[in-house]
Amino acid sequence: MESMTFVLFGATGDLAKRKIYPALYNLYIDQKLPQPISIIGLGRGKLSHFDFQEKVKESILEFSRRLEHDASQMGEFLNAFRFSTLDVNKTEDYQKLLKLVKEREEELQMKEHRMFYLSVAPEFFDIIALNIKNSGLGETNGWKRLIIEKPFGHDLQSARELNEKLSRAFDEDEIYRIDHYLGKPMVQNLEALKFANPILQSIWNKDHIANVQITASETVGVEQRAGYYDHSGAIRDMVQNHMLQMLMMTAMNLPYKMNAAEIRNEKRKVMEAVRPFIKEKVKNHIVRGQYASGEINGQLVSGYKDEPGVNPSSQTDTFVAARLWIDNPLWSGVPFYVRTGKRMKEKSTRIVIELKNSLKLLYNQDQTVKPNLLIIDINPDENVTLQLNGKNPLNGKIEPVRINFSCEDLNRNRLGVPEAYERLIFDALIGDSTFFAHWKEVELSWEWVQPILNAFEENLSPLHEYQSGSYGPEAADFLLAENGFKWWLDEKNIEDKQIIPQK
Ligand SMILES: NC(=O)C1=CN([C@@H]2O[C@H](COP(=O)(O)OP(=O)(O)OC[C@H]3O[C@@H](n4cnc5c(N)ncnc54)[C@H](OP(=O)(O)O)[C@@H]3O)[C@@H](O)[C@H]2O)C=CC1
Ligand SMILES: O=C1O[C@H](COP(=O)(O)O)[C@@H](O)[C@H](O)[C@H]1O
Repeated sequence: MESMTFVLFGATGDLAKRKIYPALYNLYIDQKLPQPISIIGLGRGKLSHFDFQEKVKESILEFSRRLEHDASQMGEFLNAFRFSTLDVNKTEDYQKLLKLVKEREEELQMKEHRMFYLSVAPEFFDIIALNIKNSGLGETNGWKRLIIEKPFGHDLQSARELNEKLSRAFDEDEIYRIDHYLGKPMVQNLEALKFANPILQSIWNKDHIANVQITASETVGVEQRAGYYDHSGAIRDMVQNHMLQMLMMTAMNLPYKMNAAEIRNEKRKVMEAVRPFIKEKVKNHIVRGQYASGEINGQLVSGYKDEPGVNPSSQTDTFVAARLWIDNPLWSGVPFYVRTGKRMKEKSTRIVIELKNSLKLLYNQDQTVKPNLLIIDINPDENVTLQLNGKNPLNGKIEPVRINFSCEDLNRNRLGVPEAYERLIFDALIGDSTFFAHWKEVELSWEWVQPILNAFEENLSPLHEYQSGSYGPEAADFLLAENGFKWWLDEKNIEDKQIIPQK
């Protein structure tokens, strides 16, 4: 791997502390960090290089999954770090930064390969990109890359404006837009699951699949992030990015070649085929909700409007369920349901694929035979489970049997499995953009979401209250019931929890 300078804007922030430093350290331990590497952290305060290195060390000791904190290795790792004071608006600070970058490149005899990671508030993304260009930091005799955090825009127009500004300083193939769901092992595994298994590949279409359900439920509430969340809601925070990315990964066709360009091309085609809504029709296909008080894991929790920092008359959505149609030859007529919410019954990210039963009339006259389900648990469990039917020898009845062919070996050895940020940072270091969001995917996602934002803003869609600790408002159940379906694996719908692990 090529040596490089890694410039981190927002080096004193929460994300850097909890995710980025531990990820860099884990990569270092796994010998996946280039050597030498120059890492330069930025923030407005005055920190000596030593003080900064101590902060990095503290965050690793607190958040790294690796147990190896061998003093000599840690020392060598920390030695790569330097700090430079920088206010994003002060052009002279970029000149100081450039000087330090060059000094280190000379000292370490490195080519001018420069990675810029923007772990700062989104309102700074454009000004930083502009200053990277104007200061000369972006003029290199090697490559330059930009890693950018979410959110990418607040709506379609602001996303387009941001992209236009970024593109003045960076080409599309130099921009790595992070969506941490794309770094999750089971999301990355979807591709292999579908395309490396002919048995699944042959059923992955409208002829065999009745519906697809993608859920990301959380038990946490808004936490300390009301300032951001109350202007964002679940639709911007989760649906526009993570949920639609999971939809694209699930529904994309077999790419012509397994490379970043082809995979992203197939994902783009999915989004192009998703049927758009006009805002007046949003209420027929989208359910929005907001959590009221309730109980989670035996603890009483307050409703969203009573959370610190939330406007007491807030109409912000903390839950969204949507029914989408993908109008292409592979999926026409198959509803895709996505659902996400805070303060729900369980923390779980899961894709459930319900199969059609063409022999229903022969075997299912009394409607008791359950459909085959393919259940892909993404987080916190990482499992693949197939629900089939078999005849119970005791009573002769057809009953569901679940076969779990999970990633047990991976789970048993969690220490060895890289986390999302580790995978994504590594991919950016080696220039692999497969699991980053391309601008076209982001733009198409905003295009689909925009009428929903408009409908919410104009109150054209009811805001349903749901009890904390539930599976969301009942209206989300009706969305499926209209098509003769139900959310699988919600507690009220589980009739058979038997899991047979494959040894
Ligand atoms: N935290 C998380 O879990 C997640 C965060 N994100 C995204 O990551 C980004 C960073 O989030 P997070 O770390 O939580 O934010 P924090 O508020 O914790 O940190 C913000 C950082 O920006 C720096 N900063 C603020 N103002 C300026 C300025 N004028 N000039 C230079 N630096 C400045 C701060 O440094 P200082 O005060 O020292 O100047 C600090 O290092 C955001 O885009 C967020 O949406 C995405 C997913 C999860
Ligand atoms: O991006 C975000 O994701 C988290 C959920 O991530 P997960 O990996 O724990 O599933 C969510 O809590 C947060 O609101 C959102 O900004």
